[in-house]
Amino acid sequence: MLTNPTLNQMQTLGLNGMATAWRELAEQDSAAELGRDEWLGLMLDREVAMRADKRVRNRLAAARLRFPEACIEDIDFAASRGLYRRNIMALAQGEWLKAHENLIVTGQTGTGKSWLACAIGRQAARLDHSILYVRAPRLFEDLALARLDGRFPRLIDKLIRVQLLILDDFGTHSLSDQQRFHLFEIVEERYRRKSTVITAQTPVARWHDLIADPTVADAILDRLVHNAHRIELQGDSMRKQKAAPVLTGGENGEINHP
Ligand SMILES: Nc1ncnc2c1ncn2[C@@H]1O[C@H](COP(=O)(O)OP(=O)(O)OP(=O)(O)O)[C@@H](O)[C@H]1O
Repeated sequence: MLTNPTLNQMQTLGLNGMATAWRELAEQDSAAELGRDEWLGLMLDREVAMRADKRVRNRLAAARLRFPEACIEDIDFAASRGLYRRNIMALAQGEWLKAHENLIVTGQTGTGKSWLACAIGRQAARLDHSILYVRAPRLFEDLALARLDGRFPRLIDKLIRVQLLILDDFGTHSLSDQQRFHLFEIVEERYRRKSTVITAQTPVARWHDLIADPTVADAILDRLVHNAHRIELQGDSMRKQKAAPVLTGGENGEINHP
């Protein structure tokens, strides 16, 4: 039988899951019938589960999602205007993340692009991927500032290294020379190594014009769009129907696989 000093040692070693499981087992009469291997197995199971939970919590805290409460279980497919459960569940499996593919979510204002991107980000965290959510206009400002105050290498490194980058509200304005350069830098470094989710009101067909310089636009879009799954949300703004929040949309009811 494990003694209190043993319990203390488990806690000292950070084996809190094992310690919790041991305490619970010790209080159950039926646990006395279990063998040593079973006790140890149950304690290890709890340790593994607690560590996995903690890792997801840490990943979500680092992600800084705009809608931290968003999750794929809350997508209302019944009232959908074309977003299919099958397609979202396929994304939820995470194969696209392992294949370092991208996801582009477009649609008019308020159709739920950011919310959906956050729900997908949360799912990626559950699958043990690191996530970072950034709004594109803010990111470009940060990068410009970081160039001046010496933070640039660290910031760009963070953007390149994270396993899933969510670039929200892309395409609100045409890109300047510097913004084009920064975007290319990020996209080039992440290409085939990491996944990116991009949300935009502007349809993909107009991104070339937004990036402005045709050669750089070709280079960026080649890396960003051609290996991207796509969702086009349709319908009225969710902000208008706050009383009945429902996720809407879908391009011809399907996600276009690359
Ligand atoms: N499935 C959902 N469940 C609950 N609330 C939602 C859902 N989708 C969107 N919303 C709510 O609708 C509002 C608009 O959503 P969101 O910001 O994601 O839209 P958007 O398409 O990104 O808009 P914009 O292009 O203007 O940034 C938010 O307040 C969000 O909380």
